[in-house]
Amino acid sequence: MIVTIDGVAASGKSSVSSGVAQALGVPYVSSGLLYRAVTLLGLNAGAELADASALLPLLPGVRLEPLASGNRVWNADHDLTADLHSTRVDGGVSTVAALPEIREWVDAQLRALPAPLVAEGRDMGTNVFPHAPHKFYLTASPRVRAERRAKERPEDIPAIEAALTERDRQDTTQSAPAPDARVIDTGPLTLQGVIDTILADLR
Ligand SMILES: Nc1ncnc2c1ncn2[C@@H]1O[C@H](COP(=O)(O)OP(=O)(O)OP(=O)(O)O)[C@@H](O)[C@H]1O
Ligand SMILES: Nc1ccn([C@@H]2O[C@H](COP(=O)(O)O)[C@@H](O)[C@H]2O)c(=O)n1
Repeated sequence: MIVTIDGVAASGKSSVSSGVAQALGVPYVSSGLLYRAVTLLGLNAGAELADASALLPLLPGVRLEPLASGNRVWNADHDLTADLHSTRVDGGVSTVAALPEIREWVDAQLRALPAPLVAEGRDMGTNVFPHAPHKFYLTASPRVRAERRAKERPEDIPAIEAALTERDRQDTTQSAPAPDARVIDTGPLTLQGVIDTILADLR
């Protein structure tokens, strides 16, 4: 069984997916971490992020470890995970994610994983796992998302909100909900409330 949980930036996809996966006793996979890893490696190499030919040589060492408690991403034996949620990576990742060659590589990594699993991102329900039987799409207003994220980042709420809105805009192409996804506005719900809503639907 595959459960897909897509949604806009900072809508709670990773936290909710981890909670749902732990309740089901299966792993979850964060597709955004793979795009973030390529972005980090590209930035560290001084590569032009819009140039797929500069990024493709960086991919062979990248490996995702999908655990229910939290994913880790490795480049050979170096753990990249702690560096993937920086403002610097946030600022470049949508440019990398717009490259068809990088999307193909990410999709292949995900489809190679054994089911059952929970997959989260933007296009899990539409493109990567279109036949998944259970699909969800998380939303919340930009202000609510920025207020949540402000607890994890040094920037102030208006700056975070502006960056989230810009990332949503750049990600529009791959971010539409699947027609058969249940859309959940997480704004009025607690994190556990969202997890429980999904678990109730699955039962
Ligand atoms: N329903 C909720 N109520 C309160 N806080 C929440 C809720 N959902 C998520 N959060 C908090 O919002 C923050 C962002 O959540 P999370 O990182 O899971 O989002 P995301 O969609 O995976 O983000 P990104 O797209 O940037 O990877 C976290 O601090 C998380 O604990
Ligand atoms: N399926 C996906 C997942 C992610 N992206 C791109 O990666 C960025 C980071 O993802 P987060 O889930 O960590 O926010 C995101 O802004 C997208 O540019 C994607 O295109 N498709």
